Amino acid sequence: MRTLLTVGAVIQSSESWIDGPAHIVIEDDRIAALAAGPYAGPQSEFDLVIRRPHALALPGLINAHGHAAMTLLRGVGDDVPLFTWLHERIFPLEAKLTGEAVYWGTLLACWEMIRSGTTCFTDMYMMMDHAAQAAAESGLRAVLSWGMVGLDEASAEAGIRNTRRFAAAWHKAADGRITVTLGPHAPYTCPPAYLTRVAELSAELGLPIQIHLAETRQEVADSLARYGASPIVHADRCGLFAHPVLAAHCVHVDDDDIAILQHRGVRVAHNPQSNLKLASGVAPVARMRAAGVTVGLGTDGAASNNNLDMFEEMRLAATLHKGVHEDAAAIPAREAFAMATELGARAVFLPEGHGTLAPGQPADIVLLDMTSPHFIPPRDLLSHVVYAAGADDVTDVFVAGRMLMAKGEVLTLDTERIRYEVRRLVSLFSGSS
Ligand SMILES: CSC[C@H]1O[C@@H](n2cnc3c(O)ncnc32)[C@H](O)[C@@H]1O
Ligand SMILES: [Zn+2]
Repeated sequence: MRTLLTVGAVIQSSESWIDGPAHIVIEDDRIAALAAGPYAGPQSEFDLVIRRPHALALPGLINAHGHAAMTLLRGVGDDVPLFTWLHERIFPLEAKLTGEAVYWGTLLACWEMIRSGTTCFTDMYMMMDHAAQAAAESGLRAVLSWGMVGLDEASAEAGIRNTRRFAAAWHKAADGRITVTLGPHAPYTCPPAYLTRVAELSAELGLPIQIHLAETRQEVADSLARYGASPIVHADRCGLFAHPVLAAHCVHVDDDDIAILQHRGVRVAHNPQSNLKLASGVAPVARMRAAGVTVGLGTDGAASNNNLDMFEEMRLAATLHKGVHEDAAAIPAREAFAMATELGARAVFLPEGHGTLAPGQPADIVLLDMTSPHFIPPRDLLSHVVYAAGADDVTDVFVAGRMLMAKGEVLTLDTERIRYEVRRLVSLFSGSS
């Protein structure tokens, strides 16, 4: 299928853009051509011609860390720290979740992410066949892990068994939009020998790993007391970093930890809003980036944010570290934009070039309406995207060349059915709606 998309401007990557009218030729799932000015040839050769003269095209945003079906738990456990939140508020409700709930909760997350310009997300949760089915139906790109907890024999074996089966069923499914990674939850729920088994499984299946690491001071203190090592050093000693790893958070890491992350090629997902809301702290992203660590951006789940808005994460990434370091040059707009696009793509193990708009790259494209007052004057469009724009500016979304949203209407989901089913399910397992 050949689509011609004409727009008012394009941000191709954090380093290249077209400040005026341009055209994008999409052939099936890829960008075939992208250039300034109108398309010179006959428009009759296209199956679909989409004209958005006041739109800014940019690469789809990549949510590098989350738990999609936690949309069902939005508002649960506000204003308490991580361990209280997890053990007293979240885990008891998660024990009541069903596959059906994970399906509809994930669809709700997909709706929210499409609406706000996310084209690829990661997920680490339970009953993941239902999450994968929802992701496939939504049309989004997804990097999915079956969450693994190894605190007892039954749970540990189930995590290995479920991961094997899930990888066989879903890796490269949905025309390759879905990929699978291993999902050991965290060092405090996965004993050392289990983390080593996960590392061995990663080697056997040829699949990367995503894990929560060094999120709180308490986690680090406990790791030092129990293993005589920081969570980063401990994960390395267990063999995890001999394989591709995406580490979520890395809030409390020292320079030795950062050197290990860089040397081992560990990717990091920075979740500024979740880290602030759970009072975990602020990750030393400027130091990690200066050391050459690949850092993407994530929202974490909707119960520790409480939305899935990557524009907010970009704005936080570009301002929070300036304030913490009292350095206006810390995490400049281009860096924050790269973290939400091309660096995010690298962080979640997508092929080189994903997260940019260029011929040959996947047609994962988001359009923003530039008629809003906060786009005026059109001085520096990337600056406006990071410091002024928001999810409400998103009008159209393409993933792999397919329109998922057109002029604000989501095309792949029955949003009213999602609204109804989520209300029904939430009333069942939490007695509220
Ligand atoms: C084993 S499935 C994933 C598991 O992770 C929990 N979770 C959600 N957010 C966080 C976070 O920020 N740190 C640690 N664990 C988190 C989620 O509730 C699931 O139980
Ligand atoms: Zn998380």
